[in-house]
Amino acid sequence: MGDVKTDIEIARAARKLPIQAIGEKLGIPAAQIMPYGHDKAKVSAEFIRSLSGRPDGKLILVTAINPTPAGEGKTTTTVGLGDGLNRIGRKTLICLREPSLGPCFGVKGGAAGGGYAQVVPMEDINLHFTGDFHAITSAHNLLASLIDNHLYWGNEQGIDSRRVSWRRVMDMNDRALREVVCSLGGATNGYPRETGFDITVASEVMAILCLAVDLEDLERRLGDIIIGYRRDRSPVFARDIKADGAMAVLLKDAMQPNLVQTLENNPAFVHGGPFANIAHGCNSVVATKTALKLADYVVTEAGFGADLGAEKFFDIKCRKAGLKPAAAVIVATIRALKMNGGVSKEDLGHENVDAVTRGCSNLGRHIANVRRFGVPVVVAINHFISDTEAEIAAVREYVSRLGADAIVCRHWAEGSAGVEELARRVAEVADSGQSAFKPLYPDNMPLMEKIETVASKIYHAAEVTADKAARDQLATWEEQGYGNLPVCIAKTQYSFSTDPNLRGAPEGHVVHVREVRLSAGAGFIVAITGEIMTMPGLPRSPSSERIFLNEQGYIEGLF
Ligand SMILES: Nc1ncnc2c1ncn2[C@@H]1O[C@H](COP(=O)(O)OP(=O)(O)O)[C@@H](O)[C@H]1O
Ligand SMILES: O=COP(=O)(O)O
Ligand SMILES: [Mg+2]
Repeated sequence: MGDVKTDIEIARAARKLPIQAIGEKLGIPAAQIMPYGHDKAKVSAEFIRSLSGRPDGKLILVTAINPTPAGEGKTTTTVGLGDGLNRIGRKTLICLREPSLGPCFGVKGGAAGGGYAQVVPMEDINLHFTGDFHAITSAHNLLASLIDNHLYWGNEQGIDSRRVSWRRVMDMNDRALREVVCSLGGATNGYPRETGFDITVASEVMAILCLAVDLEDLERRLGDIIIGYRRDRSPVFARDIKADGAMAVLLKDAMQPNLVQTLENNPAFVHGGPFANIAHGCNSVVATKTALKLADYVVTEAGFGADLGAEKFFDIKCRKAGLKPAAAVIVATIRALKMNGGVSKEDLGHENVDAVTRGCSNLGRHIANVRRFGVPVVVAINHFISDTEAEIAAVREYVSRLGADAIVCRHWAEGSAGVEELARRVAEVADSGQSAFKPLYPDNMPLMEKIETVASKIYHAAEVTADKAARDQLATWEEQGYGNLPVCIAKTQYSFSTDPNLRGAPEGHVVHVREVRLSAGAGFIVAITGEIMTMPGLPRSPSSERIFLNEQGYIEGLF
């Protein structure tokens, strides 16, 4: 492996074009982008508004099977497929999410792709980028500080200090902050109460930024945030304590999509970054809808496996934004298929055709699930050096029996030259008009039935259980007019069930909803299941231990 360059070495050797030249490829005048240095820029809201009358290109989703902890290459394949489509003459723009510092310094690493399928400058993108996540963190925590300040100065709104639902956030993994007591230290510090921190990518402000269509919609949604409840259980909104205006000011620039480029100088929007287990896991509506006006094909990704990111892309993002995907690519890797076939993480490097075949049950269910939304599927076998021909043949044979194509892709090792076949097939499917997209459930279905529909039809659960308090809370929200909202199920990314060790395609399991949260600003109900955390912890040996500045002052260890 010594001669295999690291992601950061490849990214640092990139021959980048000035960001203005990348904008010109999309027809964006230099005066309509705001550069952040030479290789990053934001696109102006004025230019975006000027696009409204144009026709849309075709939207392609990249999703995946249930992953290993390292991830199976959705972001990498989104970049590779975008480069591949541009290589065969299809004007394509990719839309990615911004990486969170949590996984970057924790376990997973960055989210700018990998190998020869990356967006650059990867260090900037994986670290502070254009400051959007810091802006989201500040806006979220401004609201938190205004709540405690409101309590301190007499609590005119009558907030029940035991029922403040709004927590604080930080864009880092820190289990020590999950549950805290604030305002200790005496009367001058306010009224002590229990609260805690979530990771910024789980913030409702992040979801709002990703679902708002413009600044006016952003501010309205911010005002709709429920910060807590009064003793009579009536909700208190962010606008009740006059927080929405200042929050919108903090988010004004973050609302504009970020423009960067791939290693092959193709344009990419990178904007917004919710996780797909604890949030809806899709990049922003503004970036996606703008991209559809600027390119013939738009390739975007949704987090984790299709049971999470794709379901939420379809049932939340596409439903709310009126998007109609033309095709979906399901990324499968031999290593993740083996893991779903029962092989432990330590043994994934050895050939095991039987385990691959067993693990194909996971892929088969994801294919059936995506088709349930009326979207045609192409399988991308994201090739790893350790894969064997026998293992690949087993996957292709399994998928062909389902009437789909499984195409071996080598974009990580070869860039666009390694993904032409996938690009041709995906373009053909997207152009075919086969897609007949429809969400999984109607708006007017009762909330608990929406949760049961996702759990039964996507996860193949036999039953959904929920405490009486959660059921009563859902009923109350329906009485208050929130019954038409979609649901966002927070679940482990490793299994169709809520047990991360139950791999493959489990049937008949029970999904227990332990808590429900109303994201009134984002416009969805979060149903938290199993032991999923909204503030992840760090592993015994975090990636941060291997990230440092070398003697030349360059960053080492980011991947
Ligand atoms: N074909 C491949 N061979 C080797 N490493 C890969 C390959 N595809 C992706 N990776 C690496 O795996 C990790 C996860 O890839 P990523 O695209 O971020 O996955 P996802 O978006 O599904 O989480 C990254 O470090 C990436 O560089
Ligand atoms: O929300 C998770 O995203 P990835 O699957 O890209 O890590
Ligand atoms: Mg990713």
